Amino acid sequence: MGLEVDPAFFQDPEHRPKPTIDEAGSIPLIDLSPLSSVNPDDPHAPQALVGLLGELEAACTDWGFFQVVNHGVPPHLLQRLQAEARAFFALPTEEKRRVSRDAINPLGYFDTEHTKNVRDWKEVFDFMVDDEVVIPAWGEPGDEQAKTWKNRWPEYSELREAGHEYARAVEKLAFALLELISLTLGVGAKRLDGFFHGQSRSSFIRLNHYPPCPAPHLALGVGRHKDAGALTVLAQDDVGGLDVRRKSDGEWVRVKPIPDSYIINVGDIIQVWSNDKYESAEHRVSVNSERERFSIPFFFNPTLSTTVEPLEEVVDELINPPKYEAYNWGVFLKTRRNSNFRKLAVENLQIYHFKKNVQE
Ligand SMILES: O=C(O)CCC(=O)C(=O)O
Ligand SMILES: [Fe+2]
Repeated sequence: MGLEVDPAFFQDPEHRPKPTIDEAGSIPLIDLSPLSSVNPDDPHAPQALVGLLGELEAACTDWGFFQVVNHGVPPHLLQRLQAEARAFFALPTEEKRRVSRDAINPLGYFDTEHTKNVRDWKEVFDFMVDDEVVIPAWGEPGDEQAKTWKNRWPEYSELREAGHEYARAVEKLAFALLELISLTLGVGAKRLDGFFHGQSRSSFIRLNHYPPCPAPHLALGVGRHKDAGALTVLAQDDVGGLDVRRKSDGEWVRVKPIPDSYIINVGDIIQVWSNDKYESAEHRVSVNSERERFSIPFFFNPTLSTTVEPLEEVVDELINPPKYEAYNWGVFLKTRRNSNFRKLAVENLQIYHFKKNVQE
């Protein structure tokens, strides 16, 4: 088994998934129903939400990952996008390649992504929340002019409408979570909202399709990685395969599919804003030989002009000095996206490249 699979998909032995991965002791489950009964603009809201905030703070500290139910995203919007995603990936490869990502515009279809230089067993379709996004010039040689990234939609389908409608609904949930997480950091609920509004918004949605894999012990659907943005709001189907690295002991645990739930994870940007109070957790996707799997992450990202740095209210020069240098999110994302396009001899840009040399 596995001989028919291109070795470009093979993980190094230490990164291959074990035949069975525990679902017990996995990520916390949080009920968001208090959100619908409390008006967040009410000055007494933080008190009414105190139980929920405690659960969120513990989940973000201990795991960087959790599942939510009673989240308020209308299920039919996700179901519609899931149906469109299935229909798209069922098209002949030549059709899908008509909307392929290329070196200039990283949006659309892609089936040769590498994570840490090993090929992922998946195909994806990416679109931004806005159909056109201006990417400012960075001023480096070869990058003197602004570019536009454009969503590429297949002509025949309702994917565009379903995608935008879903994006609006899931973004509301992302803002609600951002506001709650801000409260747990001891800053105002709206402290971070401004980073997500305005020109060049960069949140995007990825449709993931993991076909059955004849060598699930050698390959991964997505290799181990951390998400670079602020928050990820992920819908998975009932197949399962998302593995999260448990902070307490470094073991991989499988996230159990729960109907009508979302999986939320803190990305690198919240790690930096919180000055490492919350850490972006490593995760990966295992595949199986019997069933295909679909998932839809919403990557909630600030605008491209955002300077990311530890929040001044969180740091303290004496007891909690800033652990990161400021960096520009647009430059970071563009560098990442360009390098994702091809297999690299060197490692991708990571937040620890901005880590300051401070004593813990
Ligand atoms: O498919 C999944 O469950 C997770 C995918 C993922 O981690 C990603 O696309 O960044
Ligand atoms: Fe991820």
